[in-house]
Amino acid sequence: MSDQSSSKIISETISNTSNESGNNFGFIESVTDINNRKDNLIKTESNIEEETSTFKRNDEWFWDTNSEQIFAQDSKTIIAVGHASVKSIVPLELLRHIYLPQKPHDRIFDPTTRTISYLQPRSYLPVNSLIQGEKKRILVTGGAGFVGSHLVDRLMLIGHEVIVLDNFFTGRKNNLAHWIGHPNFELIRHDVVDPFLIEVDQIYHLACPASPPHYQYNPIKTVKTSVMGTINMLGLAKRVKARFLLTSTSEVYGDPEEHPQAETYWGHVNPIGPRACYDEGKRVAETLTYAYMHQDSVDVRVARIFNTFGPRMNENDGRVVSNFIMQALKGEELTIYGDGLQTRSFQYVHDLVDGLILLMNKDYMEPINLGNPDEYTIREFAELIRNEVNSSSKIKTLPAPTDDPKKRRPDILRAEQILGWKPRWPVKQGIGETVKYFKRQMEAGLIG
Ligand SMILES: O=c1ccn([C@@H]2O[C@H](COP(=O)(O)OP(=O)(O)O[C@H]3OC[C@@H](O)[C@H](O)[C@H]3O)[C@@H](O)[C@H]2O)c(=O)[nH]1
Repeated sequence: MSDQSSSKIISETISNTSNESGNNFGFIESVTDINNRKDNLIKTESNIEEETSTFKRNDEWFWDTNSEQIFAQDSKTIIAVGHASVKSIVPLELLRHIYLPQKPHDRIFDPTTRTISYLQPRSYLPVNSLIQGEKKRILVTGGAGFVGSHLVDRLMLIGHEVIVLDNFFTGRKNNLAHWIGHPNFELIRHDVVDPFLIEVDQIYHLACPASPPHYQYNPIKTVKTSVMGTINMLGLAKRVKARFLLTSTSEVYGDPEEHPQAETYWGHVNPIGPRACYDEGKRVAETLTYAYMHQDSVDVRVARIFNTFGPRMNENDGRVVSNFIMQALKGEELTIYGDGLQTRSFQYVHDLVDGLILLMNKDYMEPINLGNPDEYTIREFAELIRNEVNSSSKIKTLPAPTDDPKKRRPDILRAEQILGWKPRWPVKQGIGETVKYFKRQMEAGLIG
């Protein structure tokens, strides 16, 4: 996303208050500005029911009541994420300040010695002050991972108390460094395969490696994580009467014979193939979730997540988005597996987080697909990435992985009808933001 006038004020405030040594003195002033802006956005949204016109407009932004979207003046640039019904609206600049800083807030990288000096955090982003009853204790398993850390950011900003469990196999402490020490936040190194007891109101159960090379690296461990991890978390939910949300996957549909895939489709999975540890693991996780619901009245939610991308993806993750972006940035060949005619539909991470929070707070127990139906062949997708990175990288063809699904696109009617959710981020805009993220990570010496 290009720098827009609407967000410039905030960006400038932020960059002006960071001094040369990279520490964050004066940061409080800038975030107060951001918070005021957030209040304005939320206030405007609650007033909007009384408005007869479709758009609420001021000098910097306007609110489109039809799409429930807040845009910049150009009517296209997204400047806020979230939904009023669950109080999750946050100005995009606030989130970008965390994952896309001009300079990292908490460290100085010295390119000569290639050392990093970590700074003592002095202040945190402002979180809402929720009244008793509104403020929940929320457990996020896998909260240090790519999706988990974005979810944690949003839950923290909403004002909840958040406890993260992560074994750091694919998760990273750095993804959450900006919350460590905050009174509402706790980070615990723990593997969900082992039982864990805590008093909480809600559990978002994300813990599991999600990229094919990672989950196939140790397939027995992947099955253990899905099965024993889910039993442990459902057992906890039962014991403390917490609401439990399972992050399942589009991989439960396998190599689908139905297209697009609706939640009613039972799937087409090879139970003994290399992907089975993840696909069947998640299918059993769903089975367990509904067994605990029927047998023990656990209050459950199931999200089936389709291909998702965004900042904080692991650069070596092995999935197509991070592979292509990193290859294009380094001028290396883009690796297409197979003929490249297989399709995927890619959603930007902020949309997914919106969907997860809406689902957790809705009274609906059947599985719900969360994905962007915008479908690309992998070859088309390689082209899109090359254009976005402005790269002249060539394409290299490698053998197709066993059981690689030939097509995938979510049917999201249920999410639209039940949650009032649909993706807001065009794929190109999300890719632009992700490319920026990887570039900044490279410049900061954090990835090579
Ligand atoms: O470098 C690459 C990487 C991947 N690919 C292809 O791109 C497509 C997408 O591959 P990815 O590894 O990104 O993701 P997959 O769709 O195979 O699996 C994903 O599905 C949904 C999620 O639950 C998980 O994140 C993940 O398992 C596949 O067809 C793959 O073969 C390439 O052509 N080149």
